[in-house]
Amino acid sequence: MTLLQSALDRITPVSSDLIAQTQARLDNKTKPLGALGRLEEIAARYAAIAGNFAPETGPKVIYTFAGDHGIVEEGVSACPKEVTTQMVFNFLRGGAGVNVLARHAGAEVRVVDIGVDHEFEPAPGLHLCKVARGTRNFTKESAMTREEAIAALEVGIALADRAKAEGIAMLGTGDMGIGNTTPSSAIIAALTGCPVAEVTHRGTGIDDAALQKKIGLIEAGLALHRPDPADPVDLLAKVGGLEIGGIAGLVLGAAANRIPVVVDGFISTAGALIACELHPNVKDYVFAAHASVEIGHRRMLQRIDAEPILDLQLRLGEGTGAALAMGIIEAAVKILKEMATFAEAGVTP
Ligand SMILES: Cc1cc2ncn([C@H]3O[C@H](COP(=O)(O)O)[C@@H](O)[C@H]3O)c2cc1C
Ligand SMILES: O=C(O)c1cccnc1
Repeated sequence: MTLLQSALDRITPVSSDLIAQTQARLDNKTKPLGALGRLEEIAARYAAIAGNFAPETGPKVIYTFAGDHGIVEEGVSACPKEVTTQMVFNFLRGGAGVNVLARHAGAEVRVVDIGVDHEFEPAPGLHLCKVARGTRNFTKESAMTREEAIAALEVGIALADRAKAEGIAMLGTGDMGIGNTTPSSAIIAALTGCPVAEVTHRGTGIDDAALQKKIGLIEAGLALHRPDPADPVDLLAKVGGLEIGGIAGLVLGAAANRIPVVVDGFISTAGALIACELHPNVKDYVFAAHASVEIGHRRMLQRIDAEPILDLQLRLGEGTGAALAMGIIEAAVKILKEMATFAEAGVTP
């Protein structure tokens, strides 16, 4: 059996009984019923995933998957392709946005080269898992073969399996890949059948003319390949990205290993979408970190029934929003673990 199939076979729903039992404990804390708002729902689901009323929230690891995109040669990004490689070195030196925010949150950043057009030397914090040196331009040919798409998914699944063996309590996703808002928009447009213009935005900051061109290129790619929305692997292969496949695999693997996974912004949610389309219970394990500025993000979140934790107008990716949301999730779990009950505090309910 393949790694993908065995991970799919291990995924079960998160127990609604356990969620209700945890909520009953929260209802006994010294506060008006429901007064801690969404922190309560976050804590209840987190505890139910962990199968423990006093769950661990650490160690926390953010996997930032990096890959290049053939479609960049069409001018879909405000930045050159080389930035993907340069940013990998920045991550490894600890200087990128995700490094700063992960340090603040007490999370470790691990970078995964799953598809960068550069040969990296081994380095601490870098996983060398290259499937290909970037995708192909999907306006001309399939971005990946089906085999490459499955290999990318299995990179993420294997990392989640290893994280479980290491005792990692909470996972986060991140992305780095110049051009990757384009495949992310293509994925949500193909899945929902909505107009491409409604889910395509400025990414790194393209102007109006480049945005119109980006929309036309996605429409052309979808018309050429006609990806099957009922076959998420086909969709990933035809118009996706290697890092999006890795993220999808990590999210799937997190669900298979019963680890809560904090999904970052637009690109990460495209990966989470692929995972959720592959198995209906994956979404039980997903915490949506934040609402991205990218206009297609809300539609992605609706598709997986996820409400974003934060809205800070972020549009960076890398795992920056995931790092920040991990702090909120940890705070929610501390309420469950540390806040006094009415009985303990001698407060009249
Ligand atoms: C310096 C720099 C650092 C980044 N970190 C994340 N992104 C983000 O921007 C890119 C997606 O936008 P588009 O589709 O328009 O290329 C991805 O690399 C994403 O991770 C960055 C972009 C830049 C320029
Ligand atoms: O929301 C994101 O993850 C995002 C948006 C724009 C560019 N890069 C990332």
